[in-house]
Amino acid sequence: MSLDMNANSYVTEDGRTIGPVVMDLKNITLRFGGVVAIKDISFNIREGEIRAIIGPNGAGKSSMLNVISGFYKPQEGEVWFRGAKRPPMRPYQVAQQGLARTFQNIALFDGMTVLDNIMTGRLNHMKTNLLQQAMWWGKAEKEELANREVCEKVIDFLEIQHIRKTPVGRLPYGLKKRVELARALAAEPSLLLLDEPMAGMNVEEKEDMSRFILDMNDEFGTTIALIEHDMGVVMDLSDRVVVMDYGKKIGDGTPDEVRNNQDVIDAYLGVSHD
Ligand SMILES: Nc1ncnc2c1ncn2[C@@H]1O[C@H](COP(=O)(O)OP(=O)(O)OP(=O)(O)O)[C@@H](O)[C@H]1O
Repeated sequence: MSLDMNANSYVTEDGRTIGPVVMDLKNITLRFGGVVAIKDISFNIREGEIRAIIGPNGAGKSSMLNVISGFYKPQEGEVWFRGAKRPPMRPYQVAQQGLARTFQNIALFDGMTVLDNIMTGRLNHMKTNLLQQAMWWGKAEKEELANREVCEKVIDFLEIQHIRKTPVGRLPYGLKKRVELARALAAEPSLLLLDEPMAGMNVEEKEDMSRFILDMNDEFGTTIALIEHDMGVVMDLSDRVVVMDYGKKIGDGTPDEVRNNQDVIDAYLGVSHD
C-alpha cells in the first residue's frame, strides 16, 4: 500500500492515524564558530507519529534536538510550531508551549523520591502561587490532587509503583531512564523529545523501553521525536526517519525507504564521498 505523506493526515499500515504537521523545521543551519553542525536541513514532525533522527557520531543529531527544544538558536532557518513561526524563545518558554524532553545523561534529582521527581514534571501546569501552596489553601489543594492523579496514572503505566518512594540515586540505570521518561510524560506534552532513550541499555532494557515508547504513543497519542545513534533499535519503532551525516540530511522517509537508501547505507558503513 502506498501512503500519501503529503496529505493532511494519513493512516499507517498498522491502522494508526497520523495527523497534520505539528513542527516544521525549515532550512535550519547551525554553526559553532567554523564548525557547521547543521547544514540547511528541513523536515517536519506530524501529530501522533514517532519520528526518529538518526546518524553516525558527530552527525548533528543532538544539535538538532537542541534546536527543536530551543536550547540552540540556529543562525539560519525557521522553526514552525502548530502553524506559527516560533520567535526566539528560552527553553522554559518552549516547554510552556507543550514540549517535554529527556536527556542523554539522565537529569533527575538524585536525593528526591521517584514520585517527587515525577511531580516536577507538572510544574508547568501549576497555577497557584507559592503562598497558596505553602498554606495549602483550597485552590492549591485541588491543584495538587489533580497533578498527583496524572502522576499516578503515569506511574501505573510505566510499571514503577514498586519504586515510587525510592530516592532516584539508589536506582539502577535502566529504571532511572524510565523515571525520566515518566517525568516527561507527566507534563502531558504535545511533543515529547527523547535524547538517545536506549543509550547504555542492555537488550532487555532496550526491549522494555521500545515497548513503553510504542504504548505511550498508542495509549496517550503522544507525538514523539527521538534521536538515536543505533539504527537497528529505531527501525521497528518509527513511522518516519530522518538520517543525518556530517550535518546534512541524507535520507528521510519510512524505515524501509531509509534502509534501502544507498547514501544511508554508505554513511553507516563509513564510505567516503569525497
Ligand atoms: N557546543 C558545541 N560547540 C562546538 N561544537 C559543537 C558543539 N556541539 C556540537 N558541536 C559539533 O557539532 C557537530 C555535531 O555534533 P552533535 O553532538 O550534534 O552530533 P551527534 O550526531 O549528536 O553526535 P553523537 O552521536 O556523537 O552524540 C560535531 O562536529 C560537534 O563537534
